[in-house]
Amino acid sequence: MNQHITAPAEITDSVPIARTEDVVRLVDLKRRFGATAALDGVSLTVRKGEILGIIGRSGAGKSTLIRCLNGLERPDSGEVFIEGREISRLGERELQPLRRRIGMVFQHFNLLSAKTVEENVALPLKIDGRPRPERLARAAELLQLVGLSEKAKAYPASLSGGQKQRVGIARALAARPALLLSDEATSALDPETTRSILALLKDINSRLRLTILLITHEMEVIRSIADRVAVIDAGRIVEEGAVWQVFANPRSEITRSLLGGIRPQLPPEIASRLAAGEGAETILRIDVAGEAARGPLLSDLSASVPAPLRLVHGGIDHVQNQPVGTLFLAVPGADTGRLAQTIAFLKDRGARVEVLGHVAGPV
Ligand SMILES: Nc1ncnc2c1ncn2[C@@H]1O[C@H](COP(=O)(O)OP(=O)(O)OP(=O)(O)O)[C@@H](O)[C@H]1O
Repeated sequence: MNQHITAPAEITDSVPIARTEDVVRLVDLKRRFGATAALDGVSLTVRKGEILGIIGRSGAGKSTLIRCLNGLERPDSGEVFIEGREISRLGERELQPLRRRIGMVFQHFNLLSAKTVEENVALPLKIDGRPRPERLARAAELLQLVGLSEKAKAYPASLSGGQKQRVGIARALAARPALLLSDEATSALDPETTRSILALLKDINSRLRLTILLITHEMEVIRSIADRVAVIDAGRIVEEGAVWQVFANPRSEITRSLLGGIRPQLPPEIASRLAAGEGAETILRIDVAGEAARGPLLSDLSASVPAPLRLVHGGIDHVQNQPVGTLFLAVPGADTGRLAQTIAFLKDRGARVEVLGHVAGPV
């Protein structure tokens, strides 16, 4: 007997399909406050087990996005899926259990000063009505995870900023959330403490395969631990991709400006001497990443273009174990043929090349 097989309904991008590997899925989220579009059509997914960083300047829409995620704000339109469930139109009662699926870590820790460290960590479980022995056992387990077992009976006032944030992270994990939402968690900490908190988040991510959404205005935070980054500006996602690729090739002006401090720049003493037209040397900016940065680029270049090319600044860095670098090269003379040859060679090797200008004498 012939079996009749019905073709599945066509799946298109406009139909939000909640896949189980997506912990969060935002579809065309819009929220206005008067004339301001705080969110202007944001679509985004946070996949299970990844660390996604959302970066934007003040007023870009980050807080509104978080508030839509945990149901504190209703979008004007669009959908918010948490573990496949659309939450943007749910009432308070239905939202409560879903909010517990998101553990929050805050910039200013938000610990209760009258409660001990272990009581703070166990608080989400107390709210959940879990019995005291279970709460204490879970708090002990989490304090060990964040390296603060000996502080269980201490009060927050006796802790350093970094220790307070460790307690904040332990508390956020108490109810075994599907997502850890870190809202500027390191913005109030000094650089060394920031590094140790970021290392802790990365460790928790790999050990527990915990999904993390990092909200920040600092690229250094993204660079340290995120897998993917989404750049938000004026309520829109203007750029999104693997962190090393966005670092290597930022496409939007806002991303370039957010990267400003950590992208290599031409030293001011050379930059101040740059002029248009012709000069003794032409200064090139060369951006290379991935495969292009692995080979013997400079020695191949000098073998191919016979000219005393000089490296004046720059180097190769590593982001997500990928080489990402910027080199500033001086090409001598007004011989445009040699310059064109150099640029063509580098582009052919997958580098991005920009002529920054000329200098009258050697730099
Ligand atoms: N309740 C509100 N009423 C009026 N305007 C608001 C409200 N909430 C946010 N906005 C506006 O929406 C835009 C986005 O604000 P939002 O707080 O989401 O940005 P942000 O990226 O979190 O900024 P910050 O990093 O400074 O907290 C801003 O222009 C802000 O002034």
